[in-house]
Amino acid sequence: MSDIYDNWEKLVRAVLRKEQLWQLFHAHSRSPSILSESSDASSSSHLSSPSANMPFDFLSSSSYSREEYFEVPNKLVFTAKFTRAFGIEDLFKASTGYLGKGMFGSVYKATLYDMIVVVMKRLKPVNVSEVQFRRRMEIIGNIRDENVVALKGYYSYKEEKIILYEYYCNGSVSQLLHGKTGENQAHVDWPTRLRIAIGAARGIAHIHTQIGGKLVHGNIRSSNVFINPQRYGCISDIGLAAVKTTTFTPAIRCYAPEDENTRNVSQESDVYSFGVFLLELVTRTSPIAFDLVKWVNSVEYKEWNPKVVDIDLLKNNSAIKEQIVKTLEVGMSCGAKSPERRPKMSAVVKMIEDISMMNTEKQVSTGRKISGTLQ
Ligand SMILES: Nc1ncnc2c1ncn2[C@@H]1O[C@H](COP(=O)(O)OP(=O)(O)OP(=O)(O)O)[C@@H](O)[C@H]1O
Repeated sequence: MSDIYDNWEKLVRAVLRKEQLWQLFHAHSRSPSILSESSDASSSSHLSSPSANMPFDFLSSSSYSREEYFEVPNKLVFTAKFTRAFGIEDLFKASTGYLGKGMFGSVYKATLYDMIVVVMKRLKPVNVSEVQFRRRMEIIGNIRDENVVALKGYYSYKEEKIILYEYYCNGSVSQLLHGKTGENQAHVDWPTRLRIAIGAARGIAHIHTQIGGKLVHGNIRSSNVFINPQRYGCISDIGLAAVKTTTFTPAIRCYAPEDENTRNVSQESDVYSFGVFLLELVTRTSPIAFDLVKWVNSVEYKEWNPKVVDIDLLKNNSAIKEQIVKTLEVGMSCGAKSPERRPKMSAVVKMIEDISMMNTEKQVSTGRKISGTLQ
């Protein structure tokens, strides 16, 4: 009898906990990451992984004991506007799917209680002190902008650093542009690309206003741009370049020439990388192992030149040609060799918004709050 009672009590506790979590997240989170995406996720092409739906075994790849992970208080910190709705134990029990590995660490999608979805980035060892790391996370965590992927929280204990981000079920712009080839390649029309560019530019410009106008992104590339629910670009991975010195990967040609050996990132170098991103959007050519600035510079890009424009865009009506030419021009001005000659990010936003207002059959609205769907 007491067994039945115990089981019943456990069940009630579990249901209450689930209900509590649902309410907490529903009340405090903004779309798109949590709650609703667990169902989308199953249909998302970039999420297949042999490790999907299994809790990730942190302990087996760490030098810390279970007690160390769970018993020291305040290691899992939620950022300003994000409610503390789960603990580190819940996170460790969550089912995880491996999303990929970047310069700063490995990334997993974690699903807690079948309804809360977050992205966990497990960082490689950082090069800053604990205090500096926490301060940096607080700064990034305080950024709230529809064009910036929100940092929800972080876990920090000695060498172990895990960052929690909003989850974007449609994958990155890099995956959208280059994920599939041939007949399976995604059709990405011009208004969509312009919205991605406008959103990413706004996000970076916003980042550049933080900490007295000194915050730098440091790693702008299409794999760090996602698409928000309004279908605008949304920038991720802010400020990680400041906590982790990476060996520069010369194979990726999206960093400013002055950064090549030092990775001394600056707002000017962010502008350069954004310029490369614009060129990538127009040409649909990846900057991995290919210098887009050099290539576009080698052709007559100030006139309509189908040689450098993605074939998918050539199918469009002729009215967008001028917008495409102007976008290439903005990309090239951002890609100026000398940092002083590059425009400020706020000016770049204005330039792209002006382009989107040019008279075409399909104008892209530039309102800050856009509720419509893809045109
Ligand atoms: N917030 C997110 N939502 C959905 N997928 C994500 C999110 N953040 C990262 N990913 C995915 O996880 C994988 C690894 O991302 P990560 O940012 O570590 O690497 P990267 O962008 O390829 O390289 P880099 O280290 O230069 O940023 C990528 O496939 C990326 O699309």
